[in-house]
Amino acid sequence: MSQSLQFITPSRAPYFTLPKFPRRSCTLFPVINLPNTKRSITITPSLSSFLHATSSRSLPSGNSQTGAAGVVSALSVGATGIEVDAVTEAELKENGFRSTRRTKLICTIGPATCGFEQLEALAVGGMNVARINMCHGSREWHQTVIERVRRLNDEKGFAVAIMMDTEGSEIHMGDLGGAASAKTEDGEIWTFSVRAFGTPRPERTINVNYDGFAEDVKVGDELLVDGGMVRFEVTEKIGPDVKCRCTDPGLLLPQANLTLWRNGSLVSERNAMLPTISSKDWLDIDFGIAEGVDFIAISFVKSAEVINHLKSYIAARACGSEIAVIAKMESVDSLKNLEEIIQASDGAMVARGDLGAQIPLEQVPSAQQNIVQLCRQLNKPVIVASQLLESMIEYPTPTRAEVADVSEAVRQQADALMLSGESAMGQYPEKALAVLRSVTVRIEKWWREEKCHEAMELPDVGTLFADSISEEICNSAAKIANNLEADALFVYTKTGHMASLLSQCRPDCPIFAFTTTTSVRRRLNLQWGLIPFRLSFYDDMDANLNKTFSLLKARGMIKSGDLVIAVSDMLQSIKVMNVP
Ligand SMILES: Nc1ncnc2c1ncn2[C@@H]1O[C@H](COP(=O)(O)OP(=O)(O)OP(=O)(O)O)[C@@H](O)[C@H]1O
Ligand SMILES: CC(=O)C(=O)O
Ligand SMILES: [K+]
Ligand SMILES: [Mg+2]
Repeated sequence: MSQSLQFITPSRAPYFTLPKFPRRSCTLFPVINLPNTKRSITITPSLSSFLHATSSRSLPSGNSQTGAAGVVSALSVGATGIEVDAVTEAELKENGFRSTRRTKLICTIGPATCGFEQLEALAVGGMNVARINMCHGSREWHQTVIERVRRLNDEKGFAVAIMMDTEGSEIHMGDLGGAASAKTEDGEIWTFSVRAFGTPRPERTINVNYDGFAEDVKVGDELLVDGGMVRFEVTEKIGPDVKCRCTDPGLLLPQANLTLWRNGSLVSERNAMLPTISSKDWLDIDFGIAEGVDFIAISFVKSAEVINHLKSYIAARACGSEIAVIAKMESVDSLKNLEEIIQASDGAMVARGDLGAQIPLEQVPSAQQNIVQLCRQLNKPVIVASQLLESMIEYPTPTRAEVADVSEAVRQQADALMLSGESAMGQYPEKALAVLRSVTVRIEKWWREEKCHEAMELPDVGTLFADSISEEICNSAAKIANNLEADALFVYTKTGHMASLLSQCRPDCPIFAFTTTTSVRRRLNLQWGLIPFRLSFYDDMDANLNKTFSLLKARGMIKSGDLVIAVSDMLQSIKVMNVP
């Protein structure tokens, strides 16, 4: 009960293109329910000619690969044979394939969520990636968090990945002498200075981390704290002290970013002089490499050069373990060099907090849409971050506008959404995650229903022959899955590349990604629609499928008759089959 397409490419095979499938239609691939409830596929002329065109390149053994059955990868995957986290398993059993969440969720870990039980609650609540922000807390503090997440993964079977976010070398305030925040009132005069104030900190004083601050500012400049959450006007300079009058009152938080505006535009000359990765950042990066984090997010990226530099640094230092580099788009320069930066990176983040301080706020939504679209085109995972549920730092329910903002990011099919203050220091971190999860699942379902009669938009295939084969296979597999209303796509992938190509197609069904290493499994946790499993492989596709089916059936995660489309990066083939 299976059909397979194989792409055998002898060294000098002529390039072939797959026929473009016509728009989705119920009659193209009729699905007939047989008495035994299994489904069979009637091959239409277009599919059969497609099969014919490709089967002429098949091995004589036809559609069953006579590979080295029995050759198992050296990795052992524990007594159960397959690793998947308890939450995904429960979700699959309870709601079936269709309602699994496709958009991934990232939580910034801070004082509100750093305990083991709190981290576990977030993992149970759907956290795919834990972010630690090196702007705040000591390395020891972060190390403890990493250790706890690891323990959670080991003991409870989660695959929560860790993202380390660098501080970057923009100017920011110092801490507030131990206070969690400081309130400013309209018209108050505050002093910003490079002086390190002792404790207790004199009233209305703020330390600034940048030595040239007093030289750079001019009377009349506007000083924005945290992207405009609080605003001041510079009124007087006295030596190293800069006196400012509060024009938009609010709450100052430790280490908050500072930006200067003059005559309506950002003063950015100074930023251009600063390195993207500061000396402190390099030490943090060494720490991240030593700790084996999965992602390093680089703040205030200006060009592709710094990403390339960091990637070769990691390659030389990380001894084979791969760390993905995420470029944070949060400056004017990052928008100018968008395409080259994304191309050089392993993913991008729309860091709307600082971005909104560097470009007019009303330009943030279109920048977000551009970045998300470009990342999708270039097949790089993209994260939408900051203020998604900002009011939930203080209140147990989000505003309608926040729910609409989350919905928009889900509708744009960003790979992941990120909580910042909501989970780091808010009063309702678990509730914020629950809101993110329920809104996400609801909007995804609605959007699938809305789009179900539209033609599937598939990614362009690259110009490199070697790459284009996998891309064509994944495009076809995704299209077949949508047309046949398959229950799931299965992908067997050692590096994760083929899984990301399927994710890029944003198919209607979830993608079960089987991989041999825990690190790839964790990294895939950032990508849209992927449910990553760890499994040891045979070289033989049928053996892998049979093994997977029996393991997943035994755990109640799939059942006989489910329609599965399977691809693999070891064999260039697509298999269409019902679970026996
Ligand atoms: N490790 C930590 N220790 C203490 N407070 C933290 C920590 N991580 C985050 N926070 C608090 O949560 C807030 C929001 O976190 P977030 O990571 O968004 O930081 P941010 O200061 O806005 O910087 P960024 O632009 O890098 O996001 C911070 O301003 C800080 O008050
Ligand atoms: C996430 C982040 O760095 C920002 O929004 O500025
Ligand atoms: K940061
Ligand atoms: Mg930022």
